[in-house]
Formats: sequence, structure tokens, C-alpha cells
Amino acid sequence: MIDRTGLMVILSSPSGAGKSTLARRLMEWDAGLRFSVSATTRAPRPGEVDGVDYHFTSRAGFEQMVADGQMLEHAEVFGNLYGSPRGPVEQAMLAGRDTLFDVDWQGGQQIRASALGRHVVSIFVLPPSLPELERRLRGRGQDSDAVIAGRMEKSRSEISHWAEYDYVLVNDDLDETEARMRAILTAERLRRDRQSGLGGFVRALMAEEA
Ligand SMILES: Nc1nc2c(ncn2[C@@H]2O[C@H](COP(=O)(O)OP(=O)(O)O)[C@@H](O)[C@H]2O)c(=O)[nH]1
Ligand SMILES: Nc1ncnc2c1ncn2[C@@H]1O[C@H](COP(=O)(O)OP(=O)(O)O)[C@@H](O)[C@H]1O
Repeated sequence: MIDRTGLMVILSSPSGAGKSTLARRLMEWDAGLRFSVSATTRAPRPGEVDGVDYHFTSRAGFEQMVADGQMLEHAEVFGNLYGSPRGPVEQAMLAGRDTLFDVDWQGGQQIRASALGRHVVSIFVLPPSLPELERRLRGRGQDSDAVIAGRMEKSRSEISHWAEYDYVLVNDDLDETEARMRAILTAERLRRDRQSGLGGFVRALMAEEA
């Protein structure tokens, strides 16, 4: 009845603040939400599955995809290339399916710029403190000391972009942050329907016999 277009949900944070965990939980809550599986030149971490967590790609393969116009956005982060493949996003948008992007601030800016009137909502996740951010990176147990030091060093520059986002959440208690994200998604879907999908429904309603 409602002719909706897909919502684009941008999720960013400094590395280790909890984006991937929150994204996973949101997708378990709502199977209708589609995760944009990025391509990356970074090596897989133990347990990461190609095609599910990322499309793991060579640098040459990645650059070819960019040259062919297959990337909606792309950026270099921590010395590796990351990008969001365009095709699946466009299909999801046409089908009225919402897409969640786990991207850095550069990706966030490019997605907003390419949105062409589509409904975009952006969420930035902050850690409760920098020592806690480091504890989480270490607790994840998947990166070397050097990689963790590099991510901590970059955290301030990622955080400096917080004001570009519609919502900013301090991820102290995970359940509470997830609940807030669900609330944001629910409210933004209603705003999207208000803007793009309700016209036909209201016309039909007005044309009904009382
Ligand atoms: N611009 C952009 N950034 C991405 C993309 N995929 C992941 N990232 C970002 O790259 C950074 C590093 O991601 P990752 O290597 O998975 O490390 P993690 O954030 O510590 O789990 C994070 O800030 C991600 O949000 C993408 O497709 N485009
Ligand atoms: N609110 C939280 N409280 C405590 N630990 C958390 C919280 N959110 C995430 N974590 C943990 O912190 C680590 C980093 O989270 P992750 O989702 O991998 O971050 P990101 O994707 O932003 O790099 C993981 O071990 C995760 O279980």
C-alpha cells in the first residue's frame, strides 16, 4: 500500500567503539535491514567470512572496480582500501529495502553526497572514554599491538567528524545503545514514509466512501 524507497543508514565510529557488534544486533532484530558488504584490501581476521563480513580483494582488483564505476564510495583507512559496491545498494533501494553501511567518515560524506534525494540517516558511535576504547580493541583479541596503536592514534581524527552525523550515541551499555538504534530506525522509517510513500495511501483514503 505504501510505495517506499529504501533508507540508507550510515554507521561510523572510531575503530573498537562497537559498530560491528551493533550492526550485527540490528540485523538480528530486523531481517529486512540489509548490510552493505564492503570490499576491502585488508586481510581477513580469524572468523571473518568472505562475502559476509567483507569481500576480501586484492589492491589491483579493488582499483579495477573503482575504475569500472562499481563503487558507490571508497576510501583509504589505516593503509587499506575499503569501498561499498554500488549494485546491491541500488537493487535494495529499488526494492524498498533499507541498507546499513559500516563506513568511516569519508564514506559517510560520499554517501550523503551521492544520495540524490534518497532518505539518509547517519549515526556516530562514541566510546565512553579512550582507555575503554583501547580495552575494547585489546579485548577483541584480533589485532597486533602495532595495529591497535595505529587505530588509537587515528581515533581522534575519526571522532572529530562527530558533528556531521544526525545522531551521536555513547556506547556505554550495549543493550541501551542497541535500544536507541532501534528507536532511531523506527522513527526514521516513519519520516521516510511520510516523505516518499504515503501520498497514494492518503489519496485512496480520501476517495473512500465514508
Ligand atoms: N569508506 C569506507 N569505510 C569503510 C568501509 N568498510 C569499512 N570501513 C571502515 O574502515 C574502518 C576499519 O574497518 P575494519 O578494518 O573492519 O576495522 P574495525 O572498525 O576495527 O572493525 C572502519 O572505520 C570501518 O567503518 C567502506 O566500504 N567504505
Ligand atoms: N557497550 C559495550 N561494552 C563493552 N564492550 C563492548 C561494547 N560494545 C562493543 N564491545 C566490544 O568491543 C569490541 C569492539 O567492538 P566492535 O563491534 O568490533 O567495534 P568496531 O566494529 O567499531 O571496530 C568487541 O570485542 C565488542 O564485543
